[in-house]
Amino acid sequence: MLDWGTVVLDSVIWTAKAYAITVVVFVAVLAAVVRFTRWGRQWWRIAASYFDPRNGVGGLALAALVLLFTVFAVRMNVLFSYWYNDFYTAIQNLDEPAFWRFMRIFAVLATVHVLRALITYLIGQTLDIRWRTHLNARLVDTWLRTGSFYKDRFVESPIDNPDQRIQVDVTDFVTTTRVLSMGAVTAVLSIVSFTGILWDLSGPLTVFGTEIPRAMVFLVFVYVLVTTAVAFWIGRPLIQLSFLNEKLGATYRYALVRVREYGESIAFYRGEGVERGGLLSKFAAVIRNWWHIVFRMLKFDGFNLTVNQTAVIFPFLVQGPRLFAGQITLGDVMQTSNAFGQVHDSLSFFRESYDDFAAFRATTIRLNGLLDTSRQAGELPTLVPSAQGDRLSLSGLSVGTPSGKPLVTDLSLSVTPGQALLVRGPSGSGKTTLLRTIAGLWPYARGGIDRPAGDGLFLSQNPYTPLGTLRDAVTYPHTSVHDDDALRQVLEKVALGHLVDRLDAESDWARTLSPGEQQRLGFARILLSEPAIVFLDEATAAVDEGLENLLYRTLRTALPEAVIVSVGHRSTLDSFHDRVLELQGDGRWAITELVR
Ligand SMILES: Nc1ncnc2c1ncn2[C@@H]1O[C@H](COP(=O)(O)OP(=O)(O)OP(=O)(O)O)[C@@H](O)[C@H]1O
Repeated sequence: MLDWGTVVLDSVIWTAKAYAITVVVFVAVLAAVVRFTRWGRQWWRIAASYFDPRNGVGGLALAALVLLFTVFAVRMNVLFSYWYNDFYTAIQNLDEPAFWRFMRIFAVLATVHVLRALITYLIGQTLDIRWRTHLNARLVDTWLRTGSFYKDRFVESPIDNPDQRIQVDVTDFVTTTRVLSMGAVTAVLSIVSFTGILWDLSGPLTVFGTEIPRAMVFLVFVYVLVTTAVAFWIGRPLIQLSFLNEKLGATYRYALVRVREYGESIAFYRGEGVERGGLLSKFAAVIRNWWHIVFRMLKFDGFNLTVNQTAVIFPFLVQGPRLFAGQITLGDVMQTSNAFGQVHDSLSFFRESYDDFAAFRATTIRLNGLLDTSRQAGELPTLVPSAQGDRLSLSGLSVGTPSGKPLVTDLSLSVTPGQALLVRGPSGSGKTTLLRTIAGLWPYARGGIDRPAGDGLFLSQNPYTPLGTLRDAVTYPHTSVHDDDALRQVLEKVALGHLVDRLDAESDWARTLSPGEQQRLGFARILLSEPAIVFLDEATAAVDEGLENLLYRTLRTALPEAVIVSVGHRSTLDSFHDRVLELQGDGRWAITELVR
């Protein structure tokens, strides 16, 4: 029985004690899971950084608060359960003053309950949002800093869809960690608290001539443990199915994105038919897997629903005879039903969370994959060019493909400020790869590279145009503010005068501008950022020879001291360069002086 006169103080003491024990047990279980299970280790690898006190105690403090409110919620449930007993007993006794007293008590309980629920929600969301922000920043940073965003193609098993892992999985990881862990805490605390209540309420039961003391308690445990074991067995394949579901869905989405990105090329090829076939077959794979999930869920949910329905009448069946024999009150029966429900639901938590847990494991595996790839990409040997002097010097440089085919062997040369080198050779001979190596992006190279100190700028045939305004596109990758006059002047110089009034227009410029205009935009970028070395990889292939002439001349006039390395096939380029490096295949090369 509960003394409603001292309930506040009793509840504070109860919550404090339960909280202390919960914290100790929670930390111990967490440590054991992390130490002894594979998924625990994978989880910790992702989760640990947010709770590291060196990154601030905010994470730990929020988690401690969430845990406190979880414990308090169980206390509230216990109070409601006693209220049920006393309230129904008052009704059975036709005790009107007691009836009204318990109505008043209920009003207080309900108010506290509502406030507790709202505060719990707020704290839970605050934890989620802060953790998510931290994790997102960490993954984006790792992905970019290790160079994984472009080097992942070189690692042993490249991952699919890193974008989805960062955007969707981070949110799922954070929310599911909180919901599942606090669900487990609630379940265990409720099992302990309500088993005590059931123990006091239950009597012996005779089954097949044997008397079972405290039957209610044993029956609920046997019932739920057996059903949980069966549910785990039925639900097991869901882990793999849910992993596949995410993977296939992301692959389908990526295929759709590609059609959008390359829409014009596909339309020129009249490739709709092929694309449609490809898209539908990817979607069919999603649906096939989804049917597997549906049939598995039918078994899983069918079993869970049956188990839950049976549990509704279970306590009445057992306690009914004792009520009619006058051994217990109506309040006792109602509290039994309530406590049985609590123990049953809590024990069932582990069974019913199985599919959430399955999805959670898949999320954890995917995020670990992202970290693994980033680590492997970061560990790839990269020839880091030293950027000290004023010239580009290559000494004994050898470059190959990932499969070991030589592209350039033992190349030594020097390009001094104001000089320009033209790289030529058949398609696939390694021209772009040589530029990649000099930029420090290619892992399969050895030798020495010295490049001029200061910025370098690389322009490919399709210069990258970021999302945003034209101003962002011209100044990329520098966000420093240039005044409008300077921007207008460089646009005029590269024959983009018709765009000067649209500097602040937001557009997908990569689609709006023609390839030739995008190449000129690239030159505008060079003029603004004034790099010490410029790499031009067929950077004028989409403009006519007259414009090419204009762009190279403007570049030379504006940056007379810059080192220029170009790749290109046109003979008209010769007049802007001092030497030609000819890549002849199988690593062979030759250097010829040009007469300007
Ligand atoms: N990420 C990669 N993985 C494996 N092989 C690659 C990769 N990138 C380039 N290669 C190979 O390296 C070789 C050189 O490629 P590269 O792009 O440097 O040639 P290129 O001379 O610039 O050709 P093009 O004139 O056609 O642009 C090619 O055989 C290409 O298939």
